Amino acid sequence: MSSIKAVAESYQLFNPRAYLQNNYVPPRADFSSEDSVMCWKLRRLHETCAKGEIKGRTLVDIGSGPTIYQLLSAFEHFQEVIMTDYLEVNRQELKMWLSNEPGAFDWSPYFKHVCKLEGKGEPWKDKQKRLREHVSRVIPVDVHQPRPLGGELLSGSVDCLVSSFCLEACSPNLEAFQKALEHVIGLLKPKGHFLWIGALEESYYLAGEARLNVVPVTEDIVKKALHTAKCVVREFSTYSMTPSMKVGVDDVSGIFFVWAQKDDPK
Ligand SMILES: Nc1ncnc2c1ncn2[C@@H]1O[C@@H](CSCCNC[C@@H]2Cc3ccc([N+](=O)[O-])cc3CN2)[C@@H](O)[C@H]1O
Repeated sequence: MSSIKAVAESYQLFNPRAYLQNNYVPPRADFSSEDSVMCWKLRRLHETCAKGEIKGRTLVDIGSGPTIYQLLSAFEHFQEVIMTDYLEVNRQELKMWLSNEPGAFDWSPYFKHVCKLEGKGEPWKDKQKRLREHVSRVIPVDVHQPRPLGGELLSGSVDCLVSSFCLEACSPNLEAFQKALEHVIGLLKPKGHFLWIGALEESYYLAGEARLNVVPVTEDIVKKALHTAKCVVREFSTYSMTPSMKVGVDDVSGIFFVWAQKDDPK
């Protein structure tokens, strides 16, 4: 029975570069094919944020990993974006990109694709510059702590949370997964928004030398977890991995996308 401590130890071998190569270059990030899982994720985020309901002062990305794609639509509607990850190596990877250092991962195909989705003819470099200006902090997070960001932010002070592929990938079992979700939701204001992307029925994934265990979750488990965490689901959609998306780096069978709002106890 793996514990939270065992999960933390397994992450010491996590290699951000290998992880990026496994998931964020073709075929999983193939912008020439509308069926690619990345096109689906970016379209879901674009269409949900384009409705105009998700806006406010502070957006926090929980478990950013070494990636920024998850913010490309949502960040425009907030004054401040805070990125977070458990591992220093991932926070370093993010800071490299944010300060445009040589050797940082090239997210330009993602900016080009989202600018195309937005259809405003905006030069992608303008959007890239704006995202870099919006991200105020890259800080540690531990979703297994009742206050995942420590003292960095007051509980109940965040307008919107984004989280992609984090909770299921660092929880040893469903009880820890549920608690982690409730810790994260505790950061949100009442009626605050939660944009959540995750893996369905995944039990492991590879990131270089690291082989990380994942707690397999289904659509029903995710919906029940949100209800228990006192969130109202506004949108729930799923993507089934096509054979070309199964590249041997994990056993994920599908992806879920959720737009949820935290209940207002009043
Ligand atoms: N205690 C903790 N609190 C918060 N974050 C923590 C904690 N421990 C580790 N972390 C943090 O959580 C991690 C987040 S990356 C997790 C990756 N999830 C699995 C991977 C993702 C993926 C991506 C794309 C596609 N696709 O088809 O396109 C499929 C899949 C399925 N496999 C990592 O950043 C770690 O640093």
